[in-house]
Amino acid sequence: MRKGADGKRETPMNVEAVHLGKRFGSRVAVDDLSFTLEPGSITGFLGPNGAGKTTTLRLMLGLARGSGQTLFAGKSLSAYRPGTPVVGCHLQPRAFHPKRRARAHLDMLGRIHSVSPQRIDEVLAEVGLTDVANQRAGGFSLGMAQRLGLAAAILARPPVLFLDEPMNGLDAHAVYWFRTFLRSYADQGHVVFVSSHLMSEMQLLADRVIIIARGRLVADEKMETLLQRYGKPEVLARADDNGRLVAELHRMGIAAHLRDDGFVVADVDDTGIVATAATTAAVKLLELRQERSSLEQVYLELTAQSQEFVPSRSTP
Ligand SMILES: Nc1ncnc2c1ncn2[C@@H]1O[C@H](COP(=O)(O)OP(=O)(O)OP(=O)(O)O)[C@@H](O)[C@H]1O
Repeated sequence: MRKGADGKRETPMNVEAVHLGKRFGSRVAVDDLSFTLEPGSITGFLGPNGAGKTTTLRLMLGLARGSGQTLFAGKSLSAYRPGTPVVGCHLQPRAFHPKRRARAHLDMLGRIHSVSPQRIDEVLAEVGLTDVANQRAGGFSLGMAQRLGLAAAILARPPVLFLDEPMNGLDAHAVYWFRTFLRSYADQGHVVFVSSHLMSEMQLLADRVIIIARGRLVADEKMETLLQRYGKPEVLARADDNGRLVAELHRMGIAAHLRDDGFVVADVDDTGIVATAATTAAVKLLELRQERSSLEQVYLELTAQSQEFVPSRSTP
């Protein structure tokens, strides 16, 4: 159970997007999208460039007009009293006046929700900006700007957080910090909804995944279920004679190939089959393990037909 901005305990909030739709002229940007976001979990929002992620977030926040509705604990945002902290968002990395100091930026936003000066200090410390709080935000690096955007989003401790590509351009330390921070925010019973193109990061971060392409829902699953359902199991092996191992696997009727990194990849889910092939071929195994396709491979397959922008010819 989480605490609200006033310190009272509140019940967790879920978010339902119901038949969302949006057109720009004849172009359908969001096409009848429905999904639910659960409290206490991080949902990754994925899709190729132009798939409609930002438009969907804007529709859900009431920043764009379209069809359908979004319910926060069963009510539309407009049904809450003005100033109620329902959803915090960070949609653009530099959504501040460049001449305004970081603390002044948060102070201005804090007035909407009657946030105390102590809370502003607390948030600055939480996102690691205390030392630069009196510097003009225009001089901030991308990483600092992303932290300030996050600070603004969590200022009133909203039960729901929407973040549009918050980890773009961040170095490894900052990405790790963001991941840890978002995990702890979700663990407090909050909804965290994050769009990103960073697949390996999403695989580490998200509990659930919503994938859209050309405005339509492609997948809406728990990360684990998605990888189980669409990810192929395969066995990776390295032997003292990879060529002979591949030849033996082929003789056994098993699809196998030698990868650039020196591993034999066999389309089976049992390491024992590859071990048997190695014994028969009289080759020594140096490594043997089972793997499942990564989120990146699953995503590429699921969205292969739906890229908006495809290079007209392959580059060398
Ligand atoms: N203001 C606008 N006017 C016209 N078309 C728009 C507008 N905003 C978005 N679109 C179009 O709507 C579609 C969805 O765009 P959107 O920015 O939501 O995609 P996205 O998934 O966030 O893309 P990216 O990953 O590249 O940020 C695209 O075809 C885009 O060109």
